[in-house]
Amino acid sequence: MALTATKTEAAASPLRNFIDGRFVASGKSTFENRNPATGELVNLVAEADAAMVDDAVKAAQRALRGPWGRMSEQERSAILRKVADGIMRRFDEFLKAEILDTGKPVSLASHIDIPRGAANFNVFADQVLTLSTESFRMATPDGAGALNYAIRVPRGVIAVVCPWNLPLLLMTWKVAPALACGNTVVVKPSEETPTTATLLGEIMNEAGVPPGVYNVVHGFGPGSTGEFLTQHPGVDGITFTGETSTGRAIMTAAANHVRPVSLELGGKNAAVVFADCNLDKAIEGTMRSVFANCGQVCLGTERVYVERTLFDTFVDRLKSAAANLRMGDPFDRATTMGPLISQEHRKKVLSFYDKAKAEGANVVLGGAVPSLDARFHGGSFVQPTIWTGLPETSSVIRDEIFGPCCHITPFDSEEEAIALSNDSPYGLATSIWTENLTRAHRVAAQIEVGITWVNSWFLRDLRTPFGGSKQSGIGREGGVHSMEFYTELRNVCVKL
Ligand SMILES: NC(=O)C1=CN([C@@H]2O[C@H](COP(=O)(O)OP(=O)(O)OC[C@H]3O[C@@H](n4cnc5c(N)ncnc54)[C@H](O)[C@@H]3O)[C@@H](O)[C@H]2O)C=CC1
Ligand SMILES: O=C(O)/C=C/C=C(\O)C(=O)O
Repeated sequence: MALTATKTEAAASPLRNFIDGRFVASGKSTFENRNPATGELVNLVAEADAAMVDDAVKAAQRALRGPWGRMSEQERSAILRKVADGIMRRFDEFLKAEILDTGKPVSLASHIDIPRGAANFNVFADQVLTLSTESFRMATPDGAGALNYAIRVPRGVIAVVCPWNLPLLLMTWKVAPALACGNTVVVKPSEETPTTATLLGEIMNEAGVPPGVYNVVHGFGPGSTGEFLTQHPGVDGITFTGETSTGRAIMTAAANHVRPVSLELGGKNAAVVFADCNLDKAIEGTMRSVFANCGQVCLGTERVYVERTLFDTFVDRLKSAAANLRMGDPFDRATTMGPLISQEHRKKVLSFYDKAKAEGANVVLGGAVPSLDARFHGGSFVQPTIWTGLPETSSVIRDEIFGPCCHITPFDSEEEAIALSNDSPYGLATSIWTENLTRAHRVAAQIEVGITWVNSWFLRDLRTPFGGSKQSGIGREGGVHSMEFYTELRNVCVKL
């Protein structure tokens, strides 16, 4: 597979919006999508203006009244399975597009991103067929009684606003259940990663998804496509994954027309490593949770708390493992860490690397830009980085960095480990490493997060509730919880 888009591919741009089953360019400007590994142009992207966003929302509204709105769950489920098959059939195209947009290593994208894109459709194609509602028989004064039963209806047009870290995975995580429930969607992919959402438009057409059911509009956030979409009065619900401050802006937009929101936001996740853990497994899991996707996973670990008796050994072992990460060509199967998403994000991460030094951190590993060969000089690589020795008030321990780095702090008791983990405005995920399962259950119940893993990380059963506590989000997605968000319950009371 090629490292860059070919000249022909880049010239085939601009990447178009997908509205009402057709690819449409915009009357407005285009913006550049660059390969984070090299800085080279991947494609130009047609930015949707307010009128195009309006077209997309209106197409989605019309589609609700068309064949899609009349289909049975079985018919929709069968179509979603074809979408999943379509992604798998064109696996290599999705893989290449995702790698060019994100710079993530082929080993990761081929193992996680693209298969999960397809799995999301299969899981919700199943889920919709087993969805139940409640019913209550009630007494009435005449003795005949009445029967209440609930029915589920689609919410309508769902705005799906996506981040750049797991573009296809996170977009389909929302689109699949929304469509399974009979909604239509307008997707706003991140401006950094526009390609796979667009390619999915082709799959939707091939699978027989009616025009207007799946729409994609490209652009930025404030003052651009994201804001036009989330402010649009024709949108009936908004689902978003991304930064907490953006979540606040989206909630405000949703309040304008009183629409429900599902928000999956930032994190500052802790790992808690007890001295009785299986050290090999704890190191392997912590390596993934800190460095996978170059640390750009909302579930990733940026704070590691290690029981003092194990502290020095753990720090040494993590350092040795991280020093072996191999940066470079994302298309090379031997590459284990890619670049950050952009130069702008690299500036942000490097500013934290500088802050850590200024605050007096012991830099165990990294802390700078790696020297790679000339092909990657335009890329956004940073070194995997480990710190110790900072107080808990330090900004690198408080703020979400979203880079390949962590701070390791020793603790002396279970109570202290729990208190340290919970001392954060965020509450997304944690991982606990111990061979004492009684302790694991006890600690898990006290950690204030939406998702706790014991002796694992990112082990995902797509039926389970997924989402954050505190400032890490509102609502849960996954399994029946997605179906709750993407449907409205209506009660019917029948007097017998
Ligand atoms: N999953 C997560 O928790 C993620 C967290 N981040 C964090 O967020 C930081 C910024 O990354 P961004 O991509 O800029 O995240 P972001 O939250 O600003 O953007 C995510 C999506 O929201 C859109 N958006 C931004 N402002 C909007 C608005 N006012 N109204 C409607 N849509 C809007 C963007 O265009 C993009 O599609 C990163 O440095 C990282 O720390 C980024 C990506 C994912
Ligand atoms: O749904 C998943 O398995 C993964 C979710 C990851 C994020 O939400 C993220 O990194 O933003």
